[in-house]
Amino acid sequence: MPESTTTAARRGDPDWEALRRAAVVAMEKAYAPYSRFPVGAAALLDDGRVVSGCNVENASYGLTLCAECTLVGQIRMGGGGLIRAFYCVDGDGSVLMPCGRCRQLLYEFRAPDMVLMTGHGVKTMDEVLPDAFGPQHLEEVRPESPDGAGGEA
Ligand SMILES: O=c1ccn([C@H]2C[C@H](O)[C@@H](CO)O2)c(=O)[nH]1
Ligand SMILES: [Zn+2]
Repeated sequence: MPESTTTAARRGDPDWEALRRAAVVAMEKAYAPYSRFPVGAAALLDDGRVVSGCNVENASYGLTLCAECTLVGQIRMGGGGLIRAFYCVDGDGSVLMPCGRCRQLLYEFRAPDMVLMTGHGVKTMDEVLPDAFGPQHLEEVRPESPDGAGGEA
């Protein structure tokens, strides 16, 4: 058993059904008139809170925000935090994999034992985004850690 799974088990398995329901509620708020492909995402944070997001499209199609983008905004607006568990659904309520860009967005805010529900069961962040680029690859030391709310004037 990989170390990340061991840690997750010690902290108690996430309530996947509650996360799925939160993702469905978020999906129902999607603004997807162009693709007609609503998406909802929900995340359990390390402090036990659940945050969610939906996709928000734009007449300039390429400006579309994926559900994960608005979810990350919610994490920050709620005071920060790290993701322990993640669940994303499409309009049918079926589990959906985050796109590549969103895997990178989520990686920034991962708890060390973060897991994601996928069509092939529960996976670790490293399994869905191996050899990820992250703050560790930047030369400069980052001014704040991603689990805080920031607070600079
Ligand atoms: O990870 C993903 C992948 C796609 N979408 C949205 C973007 C677009 O609005 C619609 C179709 O691509 O699905 C997300 O919200 N998250
Ligand atoms: Zn995406």
